[in-house]
Amino acid sequence: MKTATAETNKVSTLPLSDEAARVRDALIKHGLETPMIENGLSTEEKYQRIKAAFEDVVYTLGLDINDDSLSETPHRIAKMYVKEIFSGLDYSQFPKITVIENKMNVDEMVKVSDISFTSTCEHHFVTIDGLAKVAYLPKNKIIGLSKINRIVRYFGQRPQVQERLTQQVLVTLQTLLETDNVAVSINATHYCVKARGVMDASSSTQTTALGGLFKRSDKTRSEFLAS
Ligand SMILES: Nc1nc2c(ncn2[C@@H]2O[C@H](COP(=O)(O)OP(=O)(O)OP(=O)(O)O)[C@@H](O)[C@H]2O)c(=O)[nH]1
Ligand SMILES: [Zn+2]
Repeated sequence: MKTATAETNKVSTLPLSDEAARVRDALIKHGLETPMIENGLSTEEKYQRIKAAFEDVVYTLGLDINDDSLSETPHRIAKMYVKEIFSGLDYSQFPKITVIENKMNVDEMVKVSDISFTSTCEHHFVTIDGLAKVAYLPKNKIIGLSKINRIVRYFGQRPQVQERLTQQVLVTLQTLLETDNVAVSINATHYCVKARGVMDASSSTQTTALGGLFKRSDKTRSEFLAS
């Protein structure tokens, strides 16, 4: 069975950026932080504990851990949790943000649609598959477009409920852009609804978080929600 190397599990080596620290503080202030505890475990320790736990799951299900297809599954899951699908629990992984001064005085809506992302439902630890739409009315700052997609994906890389994910993206952009005038809408399929439980293959869930003028002005809200 594969054992961890310093290389495979190197995740939390970057110092926290100023943006990441400001976003974390804003989420805490708004009561929107993911419920996390500081357990003092290093990335390597997290990997080792998750791997050991999944060896137990494989054994408990009565599967043969020595089979060549299964033997590395605990390693794969531990690596996937720590480095991939839950890497957004680590603020050192917050994307590098490029914000520029709004010297061109853009004051019309900037809207990014069809941002594809996946996340993981925190109730069942199965996939959420969604599209996000994000808009803002520029004030003093303009953000690099791809950074909006990266922010959605960063918060997707956590155990989530869709409502919190939507709000986290809203407050993050409000913090970075220094304006309340931000809107976020997410449409997603939850595999805990589709592939188990109620087994509904066609329903999807829409959540919306509106700030500033997007909430107060019918016209601005309609322009955002229109397409
Ligand atoms: N509001 C909200 N609920 C979610 C989200 N993801 C999953 N859920 C729901 O969380 C609920 C958990 O309900 P429980 O009754 O504790 O769990 P369960 O017995 O597995 O429920 P079923 O899914 O109905 O089989 C379910 O209704 C899920 O559909 C989400 O992002 N937002
Ligand atoms: Zn679920």
